[in-house]
Amino acid sequence: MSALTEITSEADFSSHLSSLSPTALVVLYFHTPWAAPCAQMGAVLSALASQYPATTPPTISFVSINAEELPDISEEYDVSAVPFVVCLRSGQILESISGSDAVKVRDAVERHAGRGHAAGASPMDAVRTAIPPPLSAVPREDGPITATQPPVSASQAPPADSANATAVASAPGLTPEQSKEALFARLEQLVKAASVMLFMKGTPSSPQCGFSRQLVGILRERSVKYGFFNILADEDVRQGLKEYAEWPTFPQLWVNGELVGGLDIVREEINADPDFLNEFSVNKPTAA
Ligand SMILES: N[C@@H](CCC(=O)N[C@@H](CS)C(=O)NCC(=O)O)C(=O)O
Repeated sequence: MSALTEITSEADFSSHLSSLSPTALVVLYFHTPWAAPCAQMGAVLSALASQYPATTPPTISFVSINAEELPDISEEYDVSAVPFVVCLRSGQILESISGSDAVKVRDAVERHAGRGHAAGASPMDAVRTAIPPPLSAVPREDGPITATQPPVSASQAPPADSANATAVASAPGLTPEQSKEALFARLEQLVKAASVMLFMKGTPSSPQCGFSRQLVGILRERSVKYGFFNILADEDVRQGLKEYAEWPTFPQLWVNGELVGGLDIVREEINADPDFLNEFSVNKPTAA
C-alpha cells in the first residue's frame, strides 16, 4: 500500500517528482510539526494513502513537506497556511485545499485519482453536513505560515507501514476539558478519514491481536477498500476512541463516520446481510 513520503530537501523533492511517471497524481501535504490540525491531516492522508496499492511505477504519490523547513517549495505552491494540500499532475496544479477539512481533501484526491463518485448522490453526502467548518487559515503576508489552533506538545514519526501520524492531544496549558475537546475533534476527523476505517491493534500486514487479524481477513475476503489506524501507536487515540465511540474494545469498524462495532458485530451484520460492505469493494464498478 502507498504511504506518505517525507521530503527532506529541495533536491529530494525534485528527484522524487522526476522518479514518477508524468501521469501520476501527486498529493503534496504541507504541514508544520507544531500545528495540531496538521497532526490530524497527517493521519487522514496516511490513512488515505494506505487505500491505494503501491504500484511500479506509482500511479499516485503522497508527499509530506515541512512548510517552514522548505520555504521555497511552499512559496512555489502558494502555501499561505497549514495544513495545505495540493493535487498535482504533470507539474500542473489541479486543486489546492487550505485548512483541515478531511472530507474535502479525500473527495479531491479520489476525484483526481479517478476513483471518485460522480456528482450527485455520494456515500459522503450523509456525513458532509456533520463535518465542522474548515479550519480558518490565516493568510500569510510576509510572515510565517500560520494555523489557528494551539500548538501540540510533541509529534512523532509514524511507523513505516502505519496510518498513524501521532501527536499528543494534550498541549501544555490546556485544561483537561480542552484537551479532551481537541482529542475528540481529532477523532471526529479520523473516523472519517476513509469511507471504511478500521481502528485496529497493529497493521493489516502485521496485526497484533487475533480479533484485529480476523477483521482484516473479513475485509480482505470481501476486497473492501479501507483505511486503518494502529491504535497501539497512539495511546490518546486508543483510550479516547473508547469514550468517543462508547465502545470499549478494538478492533472498531467505522463506515461513513458511523461506528459499526467490533468483530462480533461485523460478523452479525454479514450474517444478516451477505452484501454487507460490498458497496466498498474494489471489485464494484464505479457508478457513472
Ligand atoms: N469480542 C470483541 C473482541 C475485542 C476485544 O475484546 N478486544 C480487547 C482485547 S484485543 C480490547 O481491545 N481491549 C481494550 C484495549 O486493549 O485497549 C469484538 O467483537 O471485537
